[in-house]
Amino acid sequence: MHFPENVRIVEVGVRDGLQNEPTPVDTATKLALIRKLSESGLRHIEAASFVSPKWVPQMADHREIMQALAIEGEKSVTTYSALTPNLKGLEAALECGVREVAVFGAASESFSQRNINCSIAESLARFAPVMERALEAGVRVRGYVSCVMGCPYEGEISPLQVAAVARELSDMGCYEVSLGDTIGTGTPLKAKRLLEAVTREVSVERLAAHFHDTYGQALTNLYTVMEEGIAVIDSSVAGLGGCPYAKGASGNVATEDVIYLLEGLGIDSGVNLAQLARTGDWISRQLGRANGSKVGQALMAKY
Ligand SMILES: CC(C)(COP(=O)([O-])OP(=O)([O-])OC[C@H]1O[C@@H](n2cnc3c(N)ncnc32)[C@H](O)[C@@H]1OP(=O)([O-])[O-])[C@@H](O)C(=O)NCCC(=O)NCCSC(=O)C[C@@](C)(O)CC(=O)[O-]
Repeated sequence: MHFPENVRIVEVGVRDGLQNEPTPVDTATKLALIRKLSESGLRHIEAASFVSPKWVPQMADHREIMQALAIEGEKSVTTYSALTPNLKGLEAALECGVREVAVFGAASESFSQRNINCSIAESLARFAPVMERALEAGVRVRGYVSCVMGCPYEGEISPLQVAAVARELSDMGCYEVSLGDTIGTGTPLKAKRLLEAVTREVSVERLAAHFHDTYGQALTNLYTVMEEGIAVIDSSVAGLGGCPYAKGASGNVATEDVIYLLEGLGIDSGVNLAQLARTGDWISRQLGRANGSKVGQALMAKY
């Protein structure tokens, strides 16, 4: 077994998590959460989404969030990134001083239509000028591919289709492509086959795993892909979230659960698990929802 020595966590709870909360979460609570996550040692936090507030009202305060974080400027040890689906979103994000953005595509035509109102080909054509403008402004761009192990509308998705979209994003200039198991239907065998196909097009060092835990398989799938060389994991504190365009999808794998797994494997992530567990407990209370992290629940029962 060959696991990576270090794993970088991309904390997506504030964006992927909160975008799906039924009740509005105020900007001050989001900023307090972001600070606590950063203090626990997380060094990459996806903090906002410059999408249409009509489509995703929970992300309507993207400007306030990113402006508040930009005040930290170059001194910040934490990267705060934001989703930008088009040039309009990117320009707004640049005005707020972002240093990193992400474009998000899908391996499923139906999901692409429901999520961003265009086909896969149209989305890639839209991302090209976003990429060009971002790189010109010295801003790094990450890419997402949704539905890599299943689609809520089409069911099975071919790993070859995922590989083709990942390759396009990578060739366009994304420094990293994150593979989203949007509805959490992946299993270890599917994850292995997925990576076999995708790594023929994009090297494993430039891939990240973004697994939702709807079917309780996310940790097992992460273990499998780490064996194949994946060293970047997207996760969500307290397992917050879901996707507004994937009915029934539960949150991302909980960051606390991932850190516990990594510690058990002797892999360094730089995150203080006890502090993170307190943050997961805090935000769950703020939202009046159950803590979606098993590790978080277990640790908080002891504290
Ligand atoms: C992409 C659009 C905007 C296209 O939406 P559209 O309707 O096709 O766009 P449009 O260009 O025709 O514009 C329509 C309206 O939206 C406005 N608009 C246009 N662009 C923006 C923008 N950037 N920011 C703010 N407003 C914008 C624009 O100004 C206009 O406003 P109106 O004239 O009607 O008042 C829309 O479909 C959208 O916002 N979708 C949101 C999708 C989303 O946020 N999904 C969740 C995130 S993806 C995800 O969770 C998956 C991931 C990444 O986590 C990985 C995984 O788990 O799989």
